[in-house]
Amino acid sequence: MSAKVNDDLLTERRKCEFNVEELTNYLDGGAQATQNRRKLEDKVLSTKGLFDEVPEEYLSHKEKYENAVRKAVVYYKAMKEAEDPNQTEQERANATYRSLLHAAVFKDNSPFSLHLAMFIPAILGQADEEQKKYWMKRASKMEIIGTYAQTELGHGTFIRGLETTATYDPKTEEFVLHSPTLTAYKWWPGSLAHTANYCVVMAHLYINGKSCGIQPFIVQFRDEETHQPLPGIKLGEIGAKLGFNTVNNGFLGFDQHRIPRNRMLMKNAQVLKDGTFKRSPNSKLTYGTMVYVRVVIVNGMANQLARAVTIAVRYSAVRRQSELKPDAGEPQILDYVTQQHKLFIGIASSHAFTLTAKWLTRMYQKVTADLEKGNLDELPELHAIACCLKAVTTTDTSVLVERSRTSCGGHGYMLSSNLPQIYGLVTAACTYEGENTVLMLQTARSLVKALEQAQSGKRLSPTMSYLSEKVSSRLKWDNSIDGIVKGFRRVAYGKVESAMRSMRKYVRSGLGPEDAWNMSSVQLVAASEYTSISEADIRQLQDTYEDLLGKIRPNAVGLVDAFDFRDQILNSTLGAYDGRVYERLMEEALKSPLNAEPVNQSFHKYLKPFMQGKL
Ligand SMILES: CCCCC/C=C\C/C=C\C/C=C\C/C=C\C/C=C\CCCCC(=O)SCCNC(=O)CCNC(=O)[C@H](O)C(C)(C)COP(=O)(O)OP(=O)(O)OC[C@H]1O[C@@H](n2cnc3c(N)ncnc32)[C@H](O)[C@@H]1OP(=O)(O)O
Ligand SMILES: Cc1cc2nc3c(=O)[nH]c(=O)nc-3n(C[C@H](O)[C@H](O)[C@H](O)COP(=O)(O)OP(=O)(O)OC[C@H]3O[C@@H](n4cnc5c(N)ncnc54)[C@H](O)[C@@H]3O)c2cc1C
Repeated sequence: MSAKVNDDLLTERRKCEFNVEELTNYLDGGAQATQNRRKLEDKVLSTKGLFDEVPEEYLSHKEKYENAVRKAVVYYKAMKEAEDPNQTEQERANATYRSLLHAAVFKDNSPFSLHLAMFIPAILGQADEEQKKYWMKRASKMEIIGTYAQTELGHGTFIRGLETTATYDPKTEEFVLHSPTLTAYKWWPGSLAHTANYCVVMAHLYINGKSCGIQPFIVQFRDEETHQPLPGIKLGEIGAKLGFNTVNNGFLGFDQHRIPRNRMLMKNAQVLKDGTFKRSPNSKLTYGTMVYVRVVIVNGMANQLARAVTIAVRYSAVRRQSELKPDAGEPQILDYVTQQHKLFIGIASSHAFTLTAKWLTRMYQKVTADLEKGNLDELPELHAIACCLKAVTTTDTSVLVERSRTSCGGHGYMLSSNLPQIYGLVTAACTYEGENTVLMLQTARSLVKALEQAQSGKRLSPTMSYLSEKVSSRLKWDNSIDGIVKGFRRVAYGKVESAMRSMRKYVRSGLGPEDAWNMSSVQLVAASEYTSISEADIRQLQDTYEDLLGKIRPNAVGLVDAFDFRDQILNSTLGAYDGRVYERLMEEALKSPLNAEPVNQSFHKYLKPFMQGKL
């Protein structure tokens, strides 16, 4: 018999003014997609051995990793077996696009993440046809496990500064990989420490003493039978982190490690047997894997944010606290407008990020198809947009997930709420795949170029067209959606123009262009990430906003129910569908090993002698 649902949640669900299932179907891309997703989740989550007897919070660092590898093997097999052969690739992608299935199994991410998220995409994007055929067969069947090794102890952002060298030896038709310094050690790649046995290494290619830029190499670093590190390879784990503690991030040093010529991934640039270097049509095509992951991250943020606000909104409907009116009893904390302000923006932002992710994915697919035909025209715009959206969605999601956590009071600070772990996952994305400030400056670089083109009368791409709108500074806008968008475009234009004016002022004062850029970089980041509007309209918008909060209030639980996260995926004492928060908090607390005995051994060993003055 299923547990009784909390009365307040029952009331909330009765109050909801729209069809929740309809919204779920819309988010999934149709009723069939919802059915496919639920069927996949049912199948996979019914697999034995996927869940932890002891909550992983109570395991050691080493036990957490070993347990995660155990689950990763079971999970990957279950996902493979659950695949419906009659489904198209697109239907399969839709079924997983919104599913956070892996989150039901890994609170802190999987040791296989990088194999799926970067190693396979790097092969698909950087290998020539023959290489792709061979390596995709092995990688997709998990005969090998890979990662993406680009960042070094001394360099993450500045890829052109990477120190790992790959020197071509025409006599043996091999590359010699070497880490000349400690700072050249690859440092951070997920799965690198003890899980993977191959990686795509980004290294500085030298032929006959001449630099040929950063190129991708597929490198085996552990024996496939014994898993021992190969000769000339130094390996290890980088240590405990804020989150991602089951991703097995590691370090790797090369000592004159030789690999065959065909291990350089040669889709874009090639090295012939005699050492002839055939340059890529665009050196930045080597950075293509990162563009892909930045696009994926936007959708990932939408889903993780939806998970956090589901937990916080359901908890806020169950939690009663304080006194809103004398003698009226303790209200649901969701009735405090401050609580609505904290949480409803998160619901809206998740939907906005989902729609943005869909748009960006379509743009990525179009540009990638163009690249296959040799048309690189829209690559710079894709790069600029992907940088901006990855940075904005990860920053906003981190802020909104943390706000979801703090809106749940002390219980939000419990690991059993899962909000701290979700924060650990999303805040990492502000750093990985391009640190956010650096990416915003990449976007700013494109905006400044676009404004210069607009001022010289050139046509701009659709996403930059607001820079060529000759709008008067006295533009009045009303509070219609169109009016607000017009206002934002006007202010965004002003931010770019102001940053550019600032740079020109510094150059006129005698600074070089690089110093002028650096001095204006705070404005440049602002031009890329946010806009604000004038005082007069704030008051009017504020009234509209507070009115909107009231309209959303009766539908808040319905809106998060529509994300359709099952309890195993939420993995939270505060967010379960039945709202039995207090019972779940106690159930989880009793799982602490410290509760196995009423008096802990430290009393007899330390406390008692201490309190009796004997220590
Ligand atoms: C699969 C399960 C995953 C589960 C995850 C669970 C939870 C997470 C929750 C949500 C996330 C969801 C999914 C996330 C998926 C995976 C996450 C898992 C693991 C984490 C993986 C992280 C891996 C990494 O971090 S890999 C390393 C990433 N490193 C970087 O990004 C480095 C950043 N630096 C750079 O990109 C460059 O150095 C630079 C800053 C761009 C500068 O480069 P530089 O050469 O110096 O260029 P310059 O500034 O001089 O500009 C020159 C010119 O080039 C153009 N340019 C630059 N880059 C590009 C590009 N990429 N494409 C096209 N063009 C580019 C630039 O615009 C300039 O052009 P122009 O001269 O102005 O014309
Ligand atoms: C959880 C996690 C997982 C990761 N997984 C991988 C992986 O699998 N594979 C991999 O290769 N890497 C991985 N990374 C590494 C990640 O890609 C780098 O940390 C990231 O690129 C930032 O580089 P960095 O750490 O060297 O920081 P730095 O580049 O040293 O940045 C430090 C500070 O300097 C500032 N800064 C740097 N350059 C500029 C500039 N030009 N203008 C203005 N400010 C600047 C930055 O804004 C930042 O504030 C991972 C990182 C994390 C946190």
